[in-house]
Amino acid sequence: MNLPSHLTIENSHLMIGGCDTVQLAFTHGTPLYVTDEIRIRENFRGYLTAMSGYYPKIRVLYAAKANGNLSIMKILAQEGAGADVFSSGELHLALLSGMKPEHLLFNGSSKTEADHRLAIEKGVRVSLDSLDELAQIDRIAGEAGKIVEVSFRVNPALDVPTHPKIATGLATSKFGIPAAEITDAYAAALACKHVIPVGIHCHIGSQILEVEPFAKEAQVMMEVVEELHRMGVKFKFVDLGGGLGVAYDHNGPDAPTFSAYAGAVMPVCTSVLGRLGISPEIWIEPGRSMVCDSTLLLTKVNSVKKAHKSFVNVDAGFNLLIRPAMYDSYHEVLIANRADEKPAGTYTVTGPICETGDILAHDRQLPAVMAGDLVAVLDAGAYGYSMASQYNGRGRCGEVLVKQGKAELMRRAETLDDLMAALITPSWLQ
Ligand SMILES: Cc1ncc(COP(=O)(O)O)c(C=O)c1O
Ligand SMILES: N[C@@H](CCCC[NH3+])C(=O)O
Repeated sequence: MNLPSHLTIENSHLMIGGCDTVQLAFTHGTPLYVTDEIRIRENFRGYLTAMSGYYPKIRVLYAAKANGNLSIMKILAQEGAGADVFSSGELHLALLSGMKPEHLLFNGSSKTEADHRLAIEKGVRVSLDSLDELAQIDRIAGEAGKIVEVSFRVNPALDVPTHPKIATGLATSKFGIPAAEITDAYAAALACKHVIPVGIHCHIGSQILEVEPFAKEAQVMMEVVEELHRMGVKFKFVDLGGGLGVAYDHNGPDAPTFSAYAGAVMPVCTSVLGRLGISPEIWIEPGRSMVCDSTLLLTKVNSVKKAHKSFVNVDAGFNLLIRPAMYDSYHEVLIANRADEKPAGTYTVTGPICETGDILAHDRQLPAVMAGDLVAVLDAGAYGYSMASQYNGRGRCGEVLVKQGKAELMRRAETLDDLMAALITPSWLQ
């Protein structure tokens, strides 16, 4: 199996960022998410360098939904990233991490008045998804005596090669305003007293492993930009949305490189912007490709059972990593304490949740697995912890950050008290 450079094998143990996973599991307990800081920095710089080769005004806005740990946000803030935030909670995290308000975009198709108020109060631009949102934010900005800079999210009606649940730019998707109606939306915004349209936003979907759909998206956006420019919109940013997919199968083809992405989208943008004589910032909002490969989920084998199949019952399930259950997605698994042993059988790795679908990995070739072994689930950094729940009365696990042989907690595991913390007993039950 091909391993990225931050994952190595020493004395049969899987290492991450120079730290022994077996030692990490012993020190911090399992289940445990472990993230390599250097890898995140490399991914960020990969995008920035590749895109800056074509155009000077590039900004990478990390999609906070992929992994909203404050330490990860801080790493990216240090690198100069902004963020795509999709809730007041994510906005709060991004500001707390040190990201500048002008480097954030508040996205969402169903934002509340409180969301809009917070964005206005903090000086954060907002991507609008309907004319109702426009009317609402104009009113709220007026009440606050402020002017708010906005974009609209355009729906490009593009079918993209990914799981249907995460394709977001289909004509039938709930997101965005159809390209054919976008000029009306901007005309309405130009007529507002407390709103200035300064950008445009689009996002076609996640886990896309080809660059052509992104080039098509850029094409649609540039056609819209040209039309809106002629209507009088003064663009400060063009936001191309999320980034590349990730090659979860380490024996399969690689994902496109950051250079391939930049090579596909940037010439489409620069040729039109150059012709129009305008130079807005170009933004992207990658989530998965920034953090996915930085992180392992370590989980202990509670028992092995030979039944219809050989089941490896581990202590992490879809409460901590829902992607396999939700999207039938594939993650590599390794026996971290015997990482260089040859496969000896076929195993299905199952979690502790009371649901048949709680399977992390189906029918994998692994060394002879025993109770007490440590399983590492690879590429768990994106939409892993951020989609975790307390289902079945299980607190979410801890998260450790590693950097060149150092390891420290960046989130502790939840306790039974945490599970009870928000509960209130109505008076008649006390
Ligand atoms: C609006 C928006 N921007 C950015 C992203 C990040 O996408 P990805 O993780 O595929 O880079 C998403 C998630 O799909 C999104 O909904
Ligand atoms: N949660 C999805 C990605 C959704 C991205 C948000 N629009 C996944 O794990 O693949």
